[in-house]
This record gives sequence, structure tokens and C-alpha cells, in this order.
Amino acid sequence: MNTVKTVRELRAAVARARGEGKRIAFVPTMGNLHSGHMALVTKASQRADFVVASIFVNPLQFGAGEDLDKYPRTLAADQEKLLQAGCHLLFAPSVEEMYPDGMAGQTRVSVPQLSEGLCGASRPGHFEGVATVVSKLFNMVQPDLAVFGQKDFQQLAVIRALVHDLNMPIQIIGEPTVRAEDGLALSSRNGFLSPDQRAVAPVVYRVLSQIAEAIKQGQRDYPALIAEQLQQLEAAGLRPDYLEIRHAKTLRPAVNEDRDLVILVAAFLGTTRLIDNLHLDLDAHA
Ligand SMILES: Nc1ncnc2c1ncn2[C@@H]1O[C@H](COP(=O)(O)OP(=O)(O)OP(=O)(O)O)[C@@H](O)[C@H]1O
Ligand SMILES: CC(C)(CO)[C@@H](O)C(=O)[O-]
Ligand code: BAL
Repeated sequence: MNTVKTVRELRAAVARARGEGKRIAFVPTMGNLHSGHMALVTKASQRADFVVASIFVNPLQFGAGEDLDKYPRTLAADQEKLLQAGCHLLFAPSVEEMYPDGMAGQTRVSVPQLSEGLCGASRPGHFEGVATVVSKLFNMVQPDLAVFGQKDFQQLAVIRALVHDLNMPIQIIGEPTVRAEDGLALSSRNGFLSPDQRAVAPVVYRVLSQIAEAIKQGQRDYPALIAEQLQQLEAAGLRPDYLEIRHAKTLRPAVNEDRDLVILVAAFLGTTRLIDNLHLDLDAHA
């Protein structure tokens, strides 16, 4: 596996693969790779002949006071994992390579509606930063397909809309969330948790599962369900940011008639913000 740091080298390597008639898959990440990322690379290698991954901690998607500076950067270990998972090319650019003219005057891509609410409400500008960097990366790599995790459910919806609305000929694949045995969704930010915090963190997925189970049993008083489970989070020592039941495609608040639901949560454990979600298609369980 080759690692390149410039757009010029990236384009040359991808052009060589294209010249050999290869189908190109792309997996964008922020590094500090775990088994969740590896599932994306494995899916990419099943669907394409040449897998490109990127590692870039994108300052444009972090708000003031967020964890940009302390976000874990572990390039050597990440390279080893990507190699094992069947990645062919790693693009690991610097901030200057991605934003050579600085970020203030950078053209932005914004996806209205889907970017509002949920993580968009508590992280203003976050999805504009994501949509902008993903658009740039897509234009640099020009893949046939790209793989993203369902763990970042709203991000996946934003990216699907972006590709559709801007007529990008890229197939977007969403991969199921990889979890620890106790249910906690794998995330680079889990590394910030103390052992005590890590022990209580699975409550996040338990809360989602309990809501899903109640809905499957016919419970339709969503405000009551949410209030009850918010208490569970607080009792476990978390500070909920949001816990919501939404329509899985549009992300608008769910009404009782909706069958395709997603339950989404964000909660702080100390200073670490954990997110998770559970997709519940009632017709699939009928
Ligand atoms: N547990 C997981 N299962 C499947 N995909 C995942 C998982 N965690 C992250 N991903 C996906 O990996 C890609 C890169 O995400 P990122 O590098 O931000 O990892 P992360 O572990 O989610 O880190 P963070 O702590 O920043 O949320 C995204 O498409 C994301 O949805
Ligand atoms: C898609 C992404 C790599 C864009 O910076 C990031 O938001 C992430 O890791 O999910
Ligand atoms: N995994 C989403 C990227 C972020 O939290 O900034």
C-alpha cells in the first residue's frame, strides 16, 4: 500500500489504476482506525478493484472549543491496519494541501434541511464542513463508489443528498455500525473515556434498544418513551444532547404512522460526546 500526501500524487496513482481498467472505491476517515473503519475498507474491496482511503482531520468541521487539537493522530498504526484490510492507496494530506488558500475564503457546500437539527443543531457549521471536505475529496479521487458508516447516520443522509443534488456519479454505500461486545458503537472518541466511563458507556445503546423494543411492542407515545430513556441516560451520569425518533429517510420528527424509523442519540460522558443510532423498519419486523 502506497501513502501519498499531495493531490498531484493522488491523481497520478488513481489515473494509473483507472488506466488498468480498475473500479475505484473510496473510504474517507479521520484516522485512529478501528474495526468499524476496517469493515468499510473490507466492503470497499469487495465492491471494487482499487481501494483508496483518506485520513484527514478536517478543521472545517470542528467548532470552537471542540476536540480538533486533541483528536488522536496515529498514522503509522493506521497504515498497518489499512494494509491488512486490503487498502491499495492512502491519501493523508496536510491542512495546507487541502486548503492551500486558507479556510476563510474556501467555497462551501451546504445541504439544507438534513443538516439542520440533531448534530447540526449542537455543532453549527459541522455538516457544511463535512459536505465541503467530502466534495473536495470526491473531486480529487473521483471514485466509482464510496463507503460510509451508518454510525454517523445524519452524515450519511447529508452525503447521499449531496451526491444526488450535485449530480456526482458516485454510488454511496452505508455500512452497519460495528459494536463492542457490550453494544457500545466503536468510535475513535471512545479512547477519551476513563475505565469508569467506558463501563457505563453501553447505556447509550441500551437506551436505543429499549426504545426500539417498546415501539416494536406497539408503544406509540414517543414523548413519554423519550422522557423515560433520557432519565436512564442521566441516571447513568451522562448529559444527553439529544434523543429523538425520526423518519429514517427524511430525518423529520416521526409521527405515529411512520414505519421506517431511526432513533438517534448524542450524549456527553464527561467531555466526550458519544453518538449512536438504531434503524427500525417496522415493515421489516411485521
Ligand atoms: N463503529 C463503526 N462502525 C461502522 N462505521 C464506522 C464506525 N465508526 C465510524 N465509522 C465510519 O468511519 C468513517 C470515518 O469516521 P471517523 O474517522 O470519524 O471515525 P469515528 O470512530 O466515528 O470517529 P469519531 O470519534 O470522530 O466519531 C465514517 O464513515 C464513520 O461513519
Ligand atoms: C466523512 C469524514 C471523513 C469527513 O471529514 C468525517 O466526517 C468522518 O470521519 O466521518
Ligand atoms: N465521525 C464524524 C466526524 C466528526 O465527529 O467530526
